[in-house]
Amino acid sequence: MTVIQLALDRLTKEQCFELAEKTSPYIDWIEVGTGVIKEYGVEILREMKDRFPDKTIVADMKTCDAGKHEALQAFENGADVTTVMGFVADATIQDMLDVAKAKQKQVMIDLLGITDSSRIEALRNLGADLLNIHIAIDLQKEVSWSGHHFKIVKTVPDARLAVSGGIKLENVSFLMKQKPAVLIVGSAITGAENPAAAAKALREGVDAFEANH
Ligand SMILES: O=C([C@H](O)CO)[C@H](O)[C@H](O)COP(=O)(O)O
Repeated sequence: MTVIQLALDRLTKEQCFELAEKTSPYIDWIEVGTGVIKEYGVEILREMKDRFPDKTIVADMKTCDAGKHEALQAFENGADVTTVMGFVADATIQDMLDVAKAKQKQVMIDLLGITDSSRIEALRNLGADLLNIHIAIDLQKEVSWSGHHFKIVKTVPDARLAVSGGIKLENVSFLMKQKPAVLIVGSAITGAENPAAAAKALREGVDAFEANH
């Protein structure tokens, strides 16, 4: 079953809570975006977990170094999942995976900038199992989803995939065919005139695909 992760980016704290509240019936995981964490500090993770104890809270830390410290910062402040960039030193990723294992939490590896499947295999060998295929927000005007994005993960069929970047109702069906564990959606919900209706439509799209395949 694919979970929908609501990505809260470039928003005030008040907007984050309001959007999470409105869309809560239709989403499974709540991501506190990198910029939001930078603006308000990791304490916002705790506030989000306290307000939504039944949701999986994702801290989009996008860690590049000091893996142990940043994983602890995220997990000890209420996050269930934290993110690390896949191109960083193996030691950083290993430290984060170790902390996550000890605390029974998860690490999502952000594959931004990775084009080589040998790096994906190396990540898998480190023990990474949740890999996020990601189209950067700054590239979304020129790049759209295609089968090309999934080629690098072909050699790790047992990994769980997350997909993110410009996901909207129109490309849900194509992305669902790639069997993602996590569908990460930000602007298509948070920037919609009616965020609850947008989240509901996405949920229905995911559910309908699953019912028919
Ligand atoms: O990770 C993200 C991006 O790097 C900005 O921080 C977003 O959460 C992700 O791209 C999902 O957002 P949308 O592209 O707006 O759906």
